[in-house]
Amino acid sequence: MADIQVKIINRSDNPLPSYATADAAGMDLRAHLAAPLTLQPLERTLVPTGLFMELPSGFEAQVRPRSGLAIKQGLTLLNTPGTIDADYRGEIKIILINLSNEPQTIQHGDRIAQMVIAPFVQATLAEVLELTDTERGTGGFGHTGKS
Ligand SMILES: O=c1ccn([C@H]2C[C@H](O)[C@@H](COP(=O)(O)OP(=O)(O)OP(=O)(O)O)O2)c(=O)[nH]1
Ligand SMILES: [Mg+2]
Repeated sequence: MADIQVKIINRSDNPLPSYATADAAGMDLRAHLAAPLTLQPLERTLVPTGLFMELPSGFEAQVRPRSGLAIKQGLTLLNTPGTIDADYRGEIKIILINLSNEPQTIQHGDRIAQMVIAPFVQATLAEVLELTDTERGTGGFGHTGKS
């Protein structure tokens, strides 16, 4: 795909997001903070990243938690995967929540989430009175059992 156009606030202090390893699926996003931010247990907040993007039509960005933060600090994204629309021109922000039972602090520049770029289709819907039969039918929510 073509390069994605991005704008970054305070570029000298805020590196371009990047993939941490050769085949990483997501590029890490950093907190863009004037001061450290402490989240109390179960507190949620909107964390700025300083990043603005212009995704090509037909692509979305998904913002997802980082597993290290989740297991070590109980920090995750409340709306994971967050959806960044191709027509969004605002700042990408991360809805962080502290699911641990202690206060958790993040600093400016901490990598707080990762962003996966993915293609999608916009479907059209055709309304009908009956759907076709299948072996599963209306069974769901564990109806095939555990093992
Ligand atoms: O974690 C997120 C989720 C969304 N957004 C931005 C980009 C996205 O394109 C826009 C709207 O997101 P979404 O559609 O999930 O929110 P909504 O509650 O449906 O708001 P809207 O009515 O603006 O679509 O907000 C973020 O910056 N971070
Ligand atoms: Mg929406």
